[in-house]
Amino acid sequence: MRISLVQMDIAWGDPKINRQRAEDWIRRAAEREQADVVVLPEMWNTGYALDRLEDCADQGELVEWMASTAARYRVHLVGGSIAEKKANHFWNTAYIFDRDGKQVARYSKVHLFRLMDEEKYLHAGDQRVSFSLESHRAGVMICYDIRFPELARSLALDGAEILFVPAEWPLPRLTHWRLLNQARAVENQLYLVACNRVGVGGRDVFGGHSMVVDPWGEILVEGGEEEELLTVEIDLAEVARIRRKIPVFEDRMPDVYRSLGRDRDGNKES
Ligand SMILES: O=C(O)CCC(=O)C(=O)O
Repeated sequence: MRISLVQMDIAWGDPKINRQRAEDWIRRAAEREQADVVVLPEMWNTGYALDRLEDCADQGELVEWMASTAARYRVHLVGGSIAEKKANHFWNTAYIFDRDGKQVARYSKVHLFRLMDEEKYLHAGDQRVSFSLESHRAGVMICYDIRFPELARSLALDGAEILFVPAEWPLPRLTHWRLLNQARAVENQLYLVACNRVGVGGRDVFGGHSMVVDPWGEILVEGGEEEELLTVEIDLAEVARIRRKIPVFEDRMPDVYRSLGRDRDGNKES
């Protein structure tokens, strides 16, 4: 499976420009890189222009455009996430389409990132989402979600062999980004495909370093801090091989993890 990550810059609050940029990258990924799967970053339609969402959040048009673009270029499109307005609220939502342009998943970010005021403007999703990708199972998380091992683990337990992570991860916490992506891949023995943006948005500089990590924790490809298209071929048979070698999923002790902790006085928490 050939995967292309679109490590793009994002124009602040300007979906029209961003859509044109995204299309250019998707075309290149499909035609030049022969990608099977193309991945976009988080909130690629608007960036973090949260105080302008009333003017620029998607109301369905971009979802249709992603569907027709996936079909036109015959790629699976992990359409990063977009800022959207639905049911009178704003959401940070990932959409995924197959090669025929059929929508196969929709995931709204569950963990909103307070350091960037997301909780002031956005509604949080309340469900994890996995989907089928050719004959495999895949999951999706968005940016800050990678700090929550429980979410990645539950997707792995749902059968995910590959996790997609669209992101707008700031440069100052690049060390966390690299560590967390590798940790989620190693502990769950799956491919982690993380697509970050680059450039400046508001007060933040975004770090790039999009990457694909294999189930052994090796970084197969990693971007720099400029715009680029990263393409890599992955072999999903590796997932089963690694899981046979170190049978983490068979060795789990869920009863122990479920047992209650103790409070500060040493009493069992109820
Ligand atoms: O967790 C972090 O440090 C970055 C998270 C973030 O930027 C986001 O979720 O948009």
